[in-house]
Amino acid sequence: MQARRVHGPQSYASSSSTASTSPLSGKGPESPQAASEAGFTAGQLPEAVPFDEILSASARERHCSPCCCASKRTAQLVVHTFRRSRQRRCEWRRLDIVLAAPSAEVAAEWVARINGALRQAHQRPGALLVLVNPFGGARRARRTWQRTAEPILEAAGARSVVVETERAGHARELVEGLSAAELESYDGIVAVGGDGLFQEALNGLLAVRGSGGKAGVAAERMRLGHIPAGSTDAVACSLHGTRCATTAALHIALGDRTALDVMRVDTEDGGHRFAACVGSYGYMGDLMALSERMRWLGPGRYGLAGALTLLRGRAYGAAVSLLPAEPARAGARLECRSPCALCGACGAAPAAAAAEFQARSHRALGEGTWRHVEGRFRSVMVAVSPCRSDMSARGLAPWAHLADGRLTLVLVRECSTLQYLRFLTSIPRHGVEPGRFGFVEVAECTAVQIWPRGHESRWNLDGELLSDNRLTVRVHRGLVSVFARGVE
Ligand SMILES: Nc1ncnc2c1ncn2[C@@H]1O[C@H](COP(=O)(O)OP(=O)(O)OP(=O)(O)O)[C@@H](O)[C@H]1O
Repeated sequence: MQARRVHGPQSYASSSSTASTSPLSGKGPESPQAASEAGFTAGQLPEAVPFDEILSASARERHCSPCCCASKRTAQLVVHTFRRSRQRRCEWRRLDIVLAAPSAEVAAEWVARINGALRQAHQRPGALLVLVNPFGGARRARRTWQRTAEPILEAAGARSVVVETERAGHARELVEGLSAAELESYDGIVAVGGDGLFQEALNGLLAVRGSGGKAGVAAERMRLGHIPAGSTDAVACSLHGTRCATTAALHIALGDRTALDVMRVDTEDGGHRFAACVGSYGYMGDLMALSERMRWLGPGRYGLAGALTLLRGRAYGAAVSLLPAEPARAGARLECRSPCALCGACGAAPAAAAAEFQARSHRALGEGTWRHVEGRFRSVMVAVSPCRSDMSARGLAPWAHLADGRLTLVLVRECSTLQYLRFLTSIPRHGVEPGRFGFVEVAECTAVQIWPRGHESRWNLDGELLSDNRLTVRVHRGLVSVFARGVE
């Protein structure tokens, strides 16, 4: 099929063509209904749907409405696609466009043509390993999967092997234990849960890649997806600009691919972990340690733990060494938006990134002039992505990108509780902006070492607490591929 677009009912409304040219008529009784279900009035139906935004097509037969001829059946072609929210383009809703066909044969022919052409789209996933954490967030991951994500992936013809995690660490074990043959049979791994679950899948995948061999090679082409069903879901928000499970599932179903920076965190005890969002010490570490003891409260525990931690007003001594990033190019202070020139330059090249990853993980930290800072801090944060959430649309680090090879280091020096509260309350609207507060320093770097001095807090890495506080963090540009295209 040559056509790259499938026209909506309006385009055909006045058409009386035959099956070989324009076989479908939008005059069917279902068209206005489909329009209103999707939130359009009849006159606002999309005039054209880009072919690569179609999930699939199906045919069906319906009885005519009673006012017409009740015994007569009409054939319909249903185009399964999505629409963008008028308020927020990055938020997508499912849309089924129903077109009346002159006969069941014509509808079936169009279904075969459309689905046949879609099968040629190699970026679309054929099979996925789906990890569901039934205990993450408000315990809605199973429902989110069954009601929202699974029907979308089914509509796109993706086969899913679903595993519910049974304990902390289970997702990582499952991914790490995949054989080369199993890895080859999947096109991606999807975490349905929070950032912690995504981090487990990420660490499992990178452990396989790091081990080399056939499995390591098979793991390199694997994409990761995050369907948000946790407490914060900063990964999904940073990738898509919204914490909407439908949107995340649609990006997976369409086979979107973009590269994602990952930070590697080495601890003094010899262990290491990878993370895709943020590591924080001080306020956020204390908050997480306290909220873990309140898990029975559900996501509401974060608010209570945050207030208590704020009132305690603790600051911690630390020595920080950082390797500054190359100065930003003129005009580079742009928020990461799809298509992003900075992230696009990374080229979503997993093979190249993997080679660099192998080399750098066994090498001393990069060359350059290190800068040293020592003092007492309310908070130290290292972000590798914008870290968006539904509380902070621009993200904690609004100028951070998905794949620009930079870390954003935030040092919040000891200050009064009121000053810290002002800093915290500015984040939802502005994120952490350089120069906004005199007691906050923001620096872009490629590596950072942090050594506590005196009384210690805990490191909170993408929502998980670390057992060792002496860290070295470095960024690996575009290390993994994810089912995303960035924020539209
Ligand atoms: N069946 C399970 N029982 C208990 N814990 C689990 C189970 N499955 C996974 N986990 C652990 O729960 C942790 C938190 O889960 P998850 O990240 O899905 O939700 P969350 O912490 O509520 O959300 P967020 O990370 O977005 O704040 C994961 O790191 C994982 O180790």
